[in-house]
Amino acid sequence: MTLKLFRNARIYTPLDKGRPLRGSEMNQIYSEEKGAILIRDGYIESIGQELEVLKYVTEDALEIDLGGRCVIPGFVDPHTHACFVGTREREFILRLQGASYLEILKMGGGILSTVDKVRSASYDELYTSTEEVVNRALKNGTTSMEIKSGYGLSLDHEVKMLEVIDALKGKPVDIIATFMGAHAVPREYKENPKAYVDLVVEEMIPHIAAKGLAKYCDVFCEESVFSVDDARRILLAARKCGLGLKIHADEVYDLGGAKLAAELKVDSAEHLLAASEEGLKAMAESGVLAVLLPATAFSLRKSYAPARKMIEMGVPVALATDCNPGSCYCESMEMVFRLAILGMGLSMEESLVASTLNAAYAIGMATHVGSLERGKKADFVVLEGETPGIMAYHLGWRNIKEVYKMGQRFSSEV
Ligand SMILES: N=CN[C@@H](CCC(=O)O)C(=O)O
Ligand SMILES: [Zn+2]
Repeated sequence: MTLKLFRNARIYTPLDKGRPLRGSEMNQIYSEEKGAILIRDGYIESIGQELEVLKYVTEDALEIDLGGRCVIPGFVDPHTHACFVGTREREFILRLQGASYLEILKMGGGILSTVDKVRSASYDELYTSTEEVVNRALKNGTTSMEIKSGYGLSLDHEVKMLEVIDALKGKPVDIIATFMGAHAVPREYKENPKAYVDLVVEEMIPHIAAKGLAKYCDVFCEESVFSVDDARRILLAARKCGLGLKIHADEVYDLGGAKLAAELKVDSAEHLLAASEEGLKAMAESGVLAVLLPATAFSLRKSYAPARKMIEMGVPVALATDCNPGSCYCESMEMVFRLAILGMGLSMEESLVASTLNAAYAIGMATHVGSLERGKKADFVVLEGETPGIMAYHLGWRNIKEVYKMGQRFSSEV
């Protein structure tokens, strides 16, 4: 049994209401100028004003003085494609020269070039490469994350990806796996994409759900990738097999992905850069969470998703990196937090809620993580500053001083 007392901390955390925060609730966070956190066996036993917390210390505890630094919940990154090998730096240069993301995919590059690399990688190679990405995320303050498959695009290679993701769970980052066989149509089905949808629906989803290899199913609903009808079919099949639902919706074109998300009451809809007002209204009405990916918009040099409008409409908003080797090579939730403020116009409080508690709701983890409250995991980040605002204010700098997972320190100044 270990008892740890962190003293002299400036605490900033959302408070959990048992559901994602929305509207003006996203602006309300708890803060304590001279706070403390008492941790027993990795879980928070007491948190709040130091003098109050000290009353609960009735036995020997290891004391750590945080020197007045700011403490926030560990970041939760609810949308990543972190299981991959190789980068696509050349493709990035092509995009700078004017080629579009979807054109590159249509020509057999983009996602499909990572598919080639993942298919020819052994399990061990894929494991090592994914572990490196996860460790970089941890160094950058992410203590829980989601990882999608979707670079295998055949039953065997999708299973290989999901087994790698499974093997990395809890080492020490908490990981949620999402099956994304419908990430792109593989080359061998180029002439018959419907047959690939059949394969996803009839073979892949039942197999992966039966093996317990994924909690969610996701689909890239986009012009020249998967249509709204394909996406509906895939997601309904996944729901039938007990999987939660996610959708890459209206990233480049407004196909009606947001509307489909509302119709199916999915667990979250992602991207939404081009979503229509009508689609967003439908999402607000059905309470669908939006997972916004500002580092992707930044990296693709596109306009950000209309986050302010969404919050005003009552759509609960979460943030994620979208970490992948194509549209957004970024493991840093600090960067995402910063872009949400400086690019999308969120307040410091909204950005914190979106990157911790609402992000935890997006992947069904909020009972354990996402806020610093009694009974939750002691996953937190110590910042080199007095408020979370330091991460948007001090540019080009990692303001993350220390990262704690279940009360244990995993990374110091690097
Ligand atoms: N848009 C589709 N999928 C990823 C990109 C994956 C890739 O380019 O490798 C995304 O969410 O941005
Ligand atoms: Zn994505």
